[in-house]
Amino acid sequence: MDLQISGPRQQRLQQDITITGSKSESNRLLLLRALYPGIEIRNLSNSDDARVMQNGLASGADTVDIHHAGTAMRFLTAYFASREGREVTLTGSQRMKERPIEILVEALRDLGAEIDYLENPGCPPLRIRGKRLEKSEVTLPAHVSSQYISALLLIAPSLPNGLTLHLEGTITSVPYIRMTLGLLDRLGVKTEFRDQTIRVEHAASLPESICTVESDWSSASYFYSLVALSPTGSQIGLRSFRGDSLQGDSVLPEIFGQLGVESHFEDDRLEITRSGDPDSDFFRCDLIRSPDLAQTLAACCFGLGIGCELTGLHTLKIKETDRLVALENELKKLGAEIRVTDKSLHLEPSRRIVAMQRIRTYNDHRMAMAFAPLGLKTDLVIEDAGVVSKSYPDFWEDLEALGFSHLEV
Ligand SMILES: O=C(O)C1=C[C@@H](OP(=O)(O)O)[C@@H](O)[C@H](O)C1
Ligand SMILES: C=C(OP(=O)(O)O)C(=O)O
Repeated sequence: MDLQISGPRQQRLQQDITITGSKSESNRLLLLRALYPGIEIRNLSNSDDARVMQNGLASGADTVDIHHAGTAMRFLTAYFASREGREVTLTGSQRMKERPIEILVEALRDLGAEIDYLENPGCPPLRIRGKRLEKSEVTLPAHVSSQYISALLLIAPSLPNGLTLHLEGTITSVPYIRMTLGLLDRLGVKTEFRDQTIRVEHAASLPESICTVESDWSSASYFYSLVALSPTGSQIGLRSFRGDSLQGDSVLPEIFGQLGVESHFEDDRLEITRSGDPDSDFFRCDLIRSPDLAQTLAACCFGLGIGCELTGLHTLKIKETDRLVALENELKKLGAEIRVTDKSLHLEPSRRIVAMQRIRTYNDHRMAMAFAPLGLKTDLVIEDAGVVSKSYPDFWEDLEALGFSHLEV
């Protein structure tokens, strides 16, 4: 489904939107609930990624297919590897078969797991024979993906001796590790993260609890971009968010404060308002802690006509697509002067936008959602627009509520 989208022009936005639960929190809690059934989850994400995670955990089948879901792939690898007596083939989309998983597989093997590669070494699909993992200490590189670390931390309390992780190198996407530990803490598991070492104690059982998933801050980023690109005074209310978020992308108020958007909390309602222009015509940001915001920010800066230098982007090459190349290709179509390296992106300030371009999305939900706000500036076609369901199935309906039209073409 390709959509021609057109946003309201010269018109203030005024709308309340309820965003689905965070897919990152949801997939962690789903795994923890499989290990400790007394956990009740509220505001679970309605995303494809949470659905495949739920199905994967519930399935007794020989093969589990997690499609495009990186967290499901990594978390279920650790889960199945530690389920004694269970044998399963874990597979995914064509792209998933190119996304590396060797660091996690090696760490699990060091702990005693039995895992084989079925196609290309270092990548899914995997054949996993579940074992009781009695070792409790392992060292792994931490610069490639935090998901390997979260996967190990999530099964850690269920291991007979708990787990100590020694992390090597610069730790990437740290807030996601803190989210994992934060959820474990909330459920009553003892954890400690000091320097490059994380310790999680064994928990034979956990008290019954109700966990409410906060809505997804990465999804909120598209509304920040929309407000930044609309006339002064535009305002969107977003639910259900909290000031003490576990999500690293809750840094949005700080980041978009520099781009003319003010944020204000009223209980669980986050109100964002375009209060003025960006602080400067060149925006700099290191996104090593928030890699999922890169596409939103690059497209938003382009729409604002300001330049930007985004750094800390080395993980973007192994996500749903090579996001650096995808951004370069698609922003260039719109007239941007942009350069990328394998870990950074540089955009020159420019007020020119080439109209009616077809934006490819590369099986990447964030390409579709990051470019959509540019519909406030020009008509454009978003190809394969259904990709948004990976994290935010209601995205196009929510955009319609803001006055956007989208026509299937
Ligand atoms: O743990 C998580 O829920 C995630 C961690 C991040 O991945 P990396 O650690 O691979 O950067 C992030 O990009 C992804 O969307 C979700
Ligand atoms: C990178 C992402 O997801 P995952 O790695 O879980 O597929 C994302 O949602 O931006």
